[in-house]
Amino acid sequence: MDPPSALASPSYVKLVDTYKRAAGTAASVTAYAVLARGMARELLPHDLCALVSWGASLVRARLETPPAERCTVVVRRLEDDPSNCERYNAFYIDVHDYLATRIDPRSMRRLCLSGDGGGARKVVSMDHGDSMTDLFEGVKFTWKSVAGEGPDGVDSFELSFDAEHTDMALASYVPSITAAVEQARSLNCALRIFMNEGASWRGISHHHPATFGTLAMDPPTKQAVIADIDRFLKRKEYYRRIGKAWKRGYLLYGPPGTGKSSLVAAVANYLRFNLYDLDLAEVRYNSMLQRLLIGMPNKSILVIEDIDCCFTAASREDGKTPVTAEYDSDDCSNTQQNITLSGLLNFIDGLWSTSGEERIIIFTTNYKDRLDQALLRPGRMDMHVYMGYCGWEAFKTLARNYFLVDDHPLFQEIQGLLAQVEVTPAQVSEMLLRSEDVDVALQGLMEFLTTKMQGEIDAGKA
Ligand SMILES: Nc1ncnc2c1ncn2[C@@H]1O[C@H](COP(=O)(O)OP(=O)(O)OP(=O)(O)O)[C@@H](O)[C@H]1O
Repeated sequence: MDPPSALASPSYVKLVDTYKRAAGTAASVTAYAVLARGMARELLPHDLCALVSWGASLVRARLETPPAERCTVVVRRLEDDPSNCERYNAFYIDVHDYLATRIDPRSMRRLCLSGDGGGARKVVSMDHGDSMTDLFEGVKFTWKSVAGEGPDGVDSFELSFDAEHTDMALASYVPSITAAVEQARSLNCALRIFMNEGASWRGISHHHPATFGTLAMDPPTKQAVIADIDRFLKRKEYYRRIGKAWKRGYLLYGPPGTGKSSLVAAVANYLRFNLYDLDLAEVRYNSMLQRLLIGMPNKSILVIEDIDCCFTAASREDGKTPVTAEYDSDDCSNTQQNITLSGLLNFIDGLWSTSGEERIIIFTTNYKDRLDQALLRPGRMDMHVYMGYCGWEAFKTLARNYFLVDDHPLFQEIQGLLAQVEVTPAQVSEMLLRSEDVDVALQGLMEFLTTKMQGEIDAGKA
């Protein structure tokens, strides 16, 4: 509500401002009247009249709009021991960690500083009695840190907001806190790779440096994989609605050394999910397989490499019959097993699907044409990703990774050779690793490609 225009002259501006503030916040008409009397001395009579009626309308508006009702949610600390399920409130810790990421230290009178034991990471938080405001989807949420009273008092955080936002607070804001904290925690903790040992998993740290940035592959395929993963992550509600388990399967296929294992590592690093590398040669019975799969947590990746080598000829043919037989081929080592592909697939699609969520399954193979039809059936593996020979774009990624160069006088010649010769990214990487000098390394690669091309021409002639 603007003041009358006559009061906009510079000599009145300050008065009007004071008046506006007082009238806008006055709790009673009396306060307004006292103020008006004081101001009467300063104004011309007709301006005073205008000011008084404007002020009255401000007070009226104020009195007619009651302050929004507030709602308060209390998050108590309870016990520190997570094993005490009934008394441990994990959400209190979530709130503590979340607020540490939202706090503006300059706006606080007092701050608490704590370390994680290792000394490297310090957490800043509110002291008891202090409060801070967090903005979520345009709504203000106020947090207050409250000390427990007495020797057995329980510390708490109090969350207050306009009552009209209660649904949003409980259905969106509170879950967003847990999600944000979980994501931050997963970024801070080292990834692990688990391998099967009998019917249980043994884990070690996983520090594979591959990322989508370092992966040399056809750019549209890379983008398609990233987009697919991003879409999958966002679709929890969608999967629930259509009644499908929240899992996604990828089949990576292509010649050896084209980066299938590197892509698996890049996916794990991108998602910050632990890897469960299942060696089926170590799994004797379906029951053992089931125990292993059930032992996998949410937000994890199941990997089965060289899936074409994992099943006996007989079990691959009918997809069902459990057999104990030796299977030998040029590319796979002998395996002796009693589990079937259908046992694996049925379990992944059946019980396993309902016992967890947000899981990725990746099968790799060098020979897609040798795979059982049961595995290739539409809907079985959601995305088939071809990892091919090193093309020009993939080479540029490798050159950037190894030498931080985007251009070089030998690039044009190398581009021409790559169009004619089939080399894997692993072979190119190997050549680039041979020297720290970019000129020497690229010259070596060129000679390697030329020799290979000549060899292929000679072989064609023979
Ligand atoms: N696409 C790629 N991008 C970057 N580096 C790659 C790529 N492909 C291979 N390499 C390099 O070659 C090494 C071996 O590749 P990797 O094990 O990922 O290939 P693979 O396709 O899984 O091979 P295999 O089928 O024999 O298991 C990697 O550690 C990496 O250094």
